[in-house]
Amino acid sequence: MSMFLQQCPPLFTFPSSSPSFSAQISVKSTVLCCLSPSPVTVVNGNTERSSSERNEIRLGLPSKGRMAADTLDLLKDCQLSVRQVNPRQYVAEIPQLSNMEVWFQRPKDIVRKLLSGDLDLGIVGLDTVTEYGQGNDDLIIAHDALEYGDCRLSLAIPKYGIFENINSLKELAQMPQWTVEKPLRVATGFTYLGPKFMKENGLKHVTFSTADGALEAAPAMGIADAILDLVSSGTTLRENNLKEIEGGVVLESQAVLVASRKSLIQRKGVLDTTHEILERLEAHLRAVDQFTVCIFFFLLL
Ligand SMILES: Nc1ncnc2c1ncn2[C@@H]1O[C@H](COP(=O)(O)OP(=O)(O)OP(=O)(O)O)[C@@H](O)[C@H]1O
Ligand SMILES: O=P(O)(O)OC[C@H]1O[C@H](OP(=O)(O)OP(=O)(O)O)[C@H](O)[C@@H]1O
Repeated sequence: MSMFLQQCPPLFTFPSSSPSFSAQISVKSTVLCCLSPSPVTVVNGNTERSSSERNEIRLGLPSKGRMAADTLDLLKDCQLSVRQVNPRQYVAEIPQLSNMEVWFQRPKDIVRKLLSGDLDLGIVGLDTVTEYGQGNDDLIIAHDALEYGDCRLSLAIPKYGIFENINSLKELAQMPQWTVEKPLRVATGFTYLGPKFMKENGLKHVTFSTADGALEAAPAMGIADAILDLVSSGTTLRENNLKEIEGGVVLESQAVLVASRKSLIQRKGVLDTTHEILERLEAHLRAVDQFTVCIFFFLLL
């Protein structure tokens, strides 16, 4: 079960293997720009009207990238057809769910918009929820195992040089090289989870740099000593002479259904719609699992 569910005391409970919900308040993140003569406030959406003014239930789905096609496939398998009027538009409907509006967004923006109250539900990777949700308990993992998008957020170091005989986080932490003047340099896109993980694991002398991709190049370029990035097959690490280490996995991730706790409690119909989606997901995923077990036994015979 997800860390969010473990943290939150349940108020509402769904039947079957699914989730529990409880109440609280959402936080709108605000960035103040200090260079401008009069400060500019940047909010993550919802500037025109209060989110409580709308009546539709909004579901955010990944607009492109790895998760997009698999998410639509899963919904289709649950007999939920996502109908886009125009492929260039970011809005769609699911006729089987009344009052449902689908919005296609980048995964990190789905999380931001759940927090700002501009979305009620979303499907993204657990890594994205954890990184961009930053522990905000308005985010509830309604289903924590949609069985695609599997990967792990993992620390990796070079196989060569001073790291040749280092195979665990403990050994990495005990290397005498890391000092206040010369800290361990980690390249990552996970600037919330990275520092949190290092602190929790007692690594004191660490600095972080960030980039939007191709992080595996950073050690060979001399920019970083280690990287913290998503790994699935491990091919990219191997091809770049990097290795994972024992104790270096920050998070195991797969696609999840996330809900805004505030929406579940305050917005009419969200709880029922979530329940309906969960029942369809469970029915489909149980059928897939049973099919997989049958195939397994068939292969054993
Ligand atoms: N090998 C992998 N590498 C990266 N992400 C993976 C991998 N396998 C599964 N995923 C999942 O896919 C998601 C990445 O999807 P995608 O590349 O579309 O988005 P993104 O990189 O977060 O978006 P953006 O381009 O806006 O930064 C990850 O958050 C993770 O949940
Ligand atoms: O373990 P693997 O199966 O090799 O997958 C891991 C790689 O995939 C992702 O990068 P992506 O392909 O999204 O490109 P990016 O580096 O530009 O983000 C991730 O950031 C790793 O680099």
